[in-house]
Amino acid sequence: MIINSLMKLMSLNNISKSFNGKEILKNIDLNIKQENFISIFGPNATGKTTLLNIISGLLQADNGAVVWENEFYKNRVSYVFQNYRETLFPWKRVWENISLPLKLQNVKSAECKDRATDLLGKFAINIDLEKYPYQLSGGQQQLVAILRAIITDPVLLLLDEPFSALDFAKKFELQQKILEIWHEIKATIIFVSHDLDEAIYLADEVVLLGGTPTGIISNVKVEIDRPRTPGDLLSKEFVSYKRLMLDNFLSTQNIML
Ligand SMILES: Nc1ncnc2c1ncn2[C@@H]1O[C@H](COP(=O)(O)OP(=O)(O)OP(=O)(O)O)[C@@H](O)[C@H]1O
Repeated sequence: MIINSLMKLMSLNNISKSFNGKEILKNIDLNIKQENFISIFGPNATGKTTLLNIISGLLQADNGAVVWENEFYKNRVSYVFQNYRETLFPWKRVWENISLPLKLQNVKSAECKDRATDLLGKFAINIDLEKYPYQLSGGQQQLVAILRAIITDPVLLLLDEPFSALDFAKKFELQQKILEIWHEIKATIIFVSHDLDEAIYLADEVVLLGGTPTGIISNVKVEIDRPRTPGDLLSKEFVSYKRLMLDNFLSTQNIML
């Protein structure tokens, strides 16, 4: 089954952004649908994080507009930054880190702890809630950052290269977990990745960024059935998506497959 809501969440209309006189993003147009999983793939320094910063409202575009279908959605965005380790509070326990957004809404500590416990239970995540971040593995820290982002029921979850520092097995485990979380929370996910297999495997749509300044090279809908399993990585269908995207990408570098 392909989960693919037709309802629009937001759009990027002709977004451009420069830093110190150098144009990084140029004329980015993108329609984002509700409950879609969108991967953004592109080389280093193409402006992927800049794009997430603009979508989240942390950064203003120089030109163009971020248009939300409903103003209410704008305040329901959660963002897991690339440097997730630095965003966990070392002096707070796991449950306090996960429930921090609730604490900031003046939810009482006992309820914060209950909600964090429920969230771990719901996704069968085995992390000791009483531990501090430094006592966790990288993968566990990343999960804590993701759980903190979803505890407020976002409509849009921005994930900036969340698994890039993990080994193959852990990365694979967390990819399955993020699909499970996405399926359950029914939010839109925009997922930045440097890994083309990962970008295709997870997504309904892969947005390929490239060029100087950066534009959208292609926007490919991935219609591989869900739920997806590791075997999909070897399927003819998967390989043909990969070939198409590699072709698109390498043609911008004047390299032929
Ligand atoms: N606040 C800023 N001030 C000046 N330059 C910036 C700023 N933010 C980003 N840049 C520059 O814009 C370019 C794009 O940066 P960005 O972090 O968005 O790229 P990226 O595609 O996410 O990179 P990576 O894949 O390495 O994470 C880089 O050259 C970066 O140095």
